[in-house]
Amino acid sequence: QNFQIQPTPQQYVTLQDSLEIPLQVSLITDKSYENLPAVSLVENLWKGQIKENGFPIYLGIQGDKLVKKYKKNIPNKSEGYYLSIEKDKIIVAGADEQGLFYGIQTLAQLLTLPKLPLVQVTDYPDLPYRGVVEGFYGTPWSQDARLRQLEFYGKNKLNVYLYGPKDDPYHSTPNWRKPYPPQEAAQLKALVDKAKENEVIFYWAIHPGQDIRWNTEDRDALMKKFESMYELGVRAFAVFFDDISGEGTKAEKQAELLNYLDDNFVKVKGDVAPLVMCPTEYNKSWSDVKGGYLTTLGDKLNKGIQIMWTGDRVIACIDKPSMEFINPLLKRKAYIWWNFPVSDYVRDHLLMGPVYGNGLDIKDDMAAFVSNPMERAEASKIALYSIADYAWNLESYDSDNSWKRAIQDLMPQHAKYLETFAAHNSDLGENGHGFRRDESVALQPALKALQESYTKEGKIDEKAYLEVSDACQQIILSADMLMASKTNRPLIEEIKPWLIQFKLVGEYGQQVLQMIQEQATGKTEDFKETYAHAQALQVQMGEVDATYNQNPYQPGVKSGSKCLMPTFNSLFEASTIRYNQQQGTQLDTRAEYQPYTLNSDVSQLALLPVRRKGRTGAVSSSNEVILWQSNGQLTLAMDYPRTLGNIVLDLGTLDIEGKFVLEVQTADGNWKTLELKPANNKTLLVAQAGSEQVVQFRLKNTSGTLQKVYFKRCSFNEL
Ligand SMILES: CC(=O)N[C@H]1c2[nH]c(C(=O)Nc3ccccc3)c[n+]2[C@H](CO)[C@@H](O)[C@@H]1O
Repeated sequence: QNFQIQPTPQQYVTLQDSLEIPLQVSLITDKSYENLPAVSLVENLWKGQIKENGFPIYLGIQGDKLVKKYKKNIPNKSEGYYLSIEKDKIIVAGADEQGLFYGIQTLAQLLTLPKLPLVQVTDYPDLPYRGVVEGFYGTPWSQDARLRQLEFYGKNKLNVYLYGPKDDPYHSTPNWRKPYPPQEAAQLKALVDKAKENEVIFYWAIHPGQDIRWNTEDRDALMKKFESMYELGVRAFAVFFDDISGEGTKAEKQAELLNYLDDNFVKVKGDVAPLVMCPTEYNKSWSDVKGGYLTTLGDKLNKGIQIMWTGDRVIACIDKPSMEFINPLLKRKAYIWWNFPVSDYVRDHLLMGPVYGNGLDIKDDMAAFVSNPMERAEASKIALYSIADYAWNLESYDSDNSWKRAIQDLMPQHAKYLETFAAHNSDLGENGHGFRRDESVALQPALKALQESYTKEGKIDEKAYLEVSDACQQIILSADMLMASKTNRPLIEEIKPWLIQFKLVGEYGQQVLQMIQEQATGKTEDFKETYAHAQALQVQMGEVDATYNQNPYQPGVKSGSKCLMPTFNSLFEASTIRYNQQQGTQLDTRAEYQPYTLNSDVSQLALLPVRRKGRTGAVSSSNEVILWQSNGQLTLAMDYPRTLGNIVLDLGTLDIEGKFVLEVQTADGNWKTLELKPANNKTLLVAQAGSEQVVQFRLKNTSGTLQKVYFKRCSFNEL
């Protein structure tokens, strides 16, 4: 059988036989289980078909008379279960109620088969806590997205959801002391209820450290906030001290507060899970062991309190050495906060690739493994599916197999298209954390062979050419089919900008392949049109990048950025260079679409690069004093008329009156002078470009003499 239970069970015996799926079942269980999530789940599986004389399903928990004869089969492990599907009955016996629930989740998966296989599953999780910390910067997940997430966690045997979105003002500074307004409170209560239905522990996290005062007033304010969350049904709490500065970073004070909460709230309530805290030094690269922060927490924090850890760096895979470093300091197993697939520091990329790189030999070293996901909830499910697989059964984890199953689970009817998309949208691009992922893995050899054979020798590696050509066709097909998909619309709506870009990448690849073919075979007339078509696609990709996902950090939409686009751009440039050499032409060989062109007769400015980020353009600053001759000018030309907002200059002085003039040329060809106004008390000057479309703007030295200025900033934005 190639069917695989998710997550991969510890023990799974198939008896090479099956039975027709029973149309009606009778549940034989202890009466007191009526409201258990497990029983509700079974009732949902056979909606309205639960009858006295139905096919018998025995449901029990270790210790029940009902399952006494299976005592030896039930794993003596928290959340463990024994599932036996036999010709005349089904037994689901849990080590506890969570295990019973998971046994039925496994049964639910087997019910998707045409026939029920006769199996015996003995299963339990390696890690006691497995799940998600919604702990990213950016737009918090929506209520609907969270409800779908909680159901997904139930299906995939994840049992933790920590609510801690950085940009929820009631989670963090300034309003952590305030109760949620009624609407938000009601939504949180609905999440707590949904979590219960799916045997997920709903942790509400607070992030008070940036402005907490170490006094009884703030301590009581925090207790009061916890109390208000308790009244909403929350039975698990966390305190995050990450990314803060100042007073709040003191380990002794943090420990004192957490122990107070533990002694006076958790232990007093009696039905609240052990506290979880995220330390300020939450990764090795930031820790100062000699400074004693971590050992203070390890020594002073009550033993039951869990301490989070992101690994050797903020963004890092977790391995044995990482755990051997931190656990002795904390005097407990670290509670892993894995910063993947979070993308709040690479917001123009989607991280849809396989989950790999974490140790398979560390199940006894971690208290928990929770993932910090992307702002795009549905898209995160590819990674979360595999994280569930990994955290349940580390030693059996197979990254690629799990990734493929995740995709199949997310879009069964379009799995091959989603796999094509995910394969080429997995790397982060260059980023401050230096964390990278593989991308376009299967196509890399062909891309490399094609690029090397052509750029070095002007020859075409036919086999590689055909493989890349087929891949481009598959990219275009996949993008179209996914955009038109009738299933999983929430996912499609999340990734649509990247699907639009992905299709353009495929079309651009096709044109570039045609360019190298035409150049290599001397089809000069065709080349010019193909070149123009490739450029047109570069413009479109640039427009998509400047239109969608315009956030203040990493605006835009990158697709195929690690392998596809660098190869296609390299081939574009190489074929254009070869064509120019052949034909004596001077076609622009730049592949990266750049709508802004700098010209200047001031020698120190003439070669400054111009970059575009989203809808903002900027000339790179210069660190030297600029000798700006009289009448010297710097011009920024647009590829076509564009409406500009502000033009911002910093020449190191506000004293430009009678020395420099800023002018814009509008689409009708007329020039007009703009008024430059100081923007702060330093040297920033701002001018409004006006509502008319601009063809170019220029900054000119009209003083009649040489001016010595700095060139710290020249930026502008498109409206
Ligand atoms: C524990 C943790 O990772 N905290 C935050 C966090 N902090 C950082 C930092 O890099 N923080 C930082 C860097 C430099 C200086 C201060 C703080 C990254 N992340 C995550 C990924 O961006 C982010 O999602 C998360 O909320």
